[in-house]
Amino acid sequence: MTPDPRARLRELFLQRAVLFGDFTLASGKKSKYYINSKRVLFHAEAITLLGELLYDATKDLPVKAIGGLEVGAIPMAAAALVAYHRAGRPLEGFFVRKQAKGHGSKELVEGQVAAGDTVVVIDDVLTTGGSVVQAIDAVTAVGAKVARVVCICDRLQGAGKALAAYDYRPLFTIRDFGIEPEAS
Ligand SMILES: O=P(O)(O)OC[C@H]1O[C@H](OP(=O)(O)OP(=O)(O)O)[C@H](O)[C@@H]1O
Ligand SMILES: O=C(O)c1cc(=O)[nH]c(=O)[nH]1
Repeated sequence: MTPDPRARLRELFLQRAVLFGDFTLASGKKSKYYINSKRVLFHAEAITLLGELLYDATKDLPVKAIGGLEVGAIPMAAAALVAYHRAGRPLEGFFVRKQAKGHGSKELVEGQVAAGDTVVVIDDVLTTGGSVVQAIDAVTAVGAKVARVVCICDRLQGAGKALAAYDYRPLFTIRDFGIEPEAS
């Protein structure tokens, strides 16, 4: 067991994922920094630590399923599923497609989420919160109840306000990576 999983995960983000340059974000905003979480989500130690942290951040809830918008939420949900299983607790995983497929069963929400289920919605990096709200809307439309929203890093550019109605818990904010937030 890693003595301080959060501290070690922070170190891995700093080593692998925090980039500086000129970037365009999902919202269309421009930024001088970018957290490429995929460089951490596909790292064996990091994804294991993240699973433990997601378990700790949600274990108090009667959670039935965990997931969020593709792509970032997919490995995150898988990590949480492994951590829950190791802890002897059942959990379903799901992900929300940005667009439903035009073939197959044409689901927007993939996985097992049903009306009345208590779910946790996750995402990797939040800027405006628009993407996570898209995932919340999709599972709410199925009839699930969103008990908590957890992200890895909040860039502090509006997501907190967009999620004011939810129990929202970022594992880190951009300041934990030594960066002052840009204007929202
Ligand atoms: O809070 P917002 O302003 O909505 O921005 C954050 C979103 O942007 C990124 O996803 P991106 O669209 O780059 O997709 P990907 O996960 O498919 O790479 C990130 O994974 C969040 O989902
Ligand atoms: O807003 C985004 O699109 C965004 C910002 C960021 O730092 N990292 C990321 O994956 N997406």
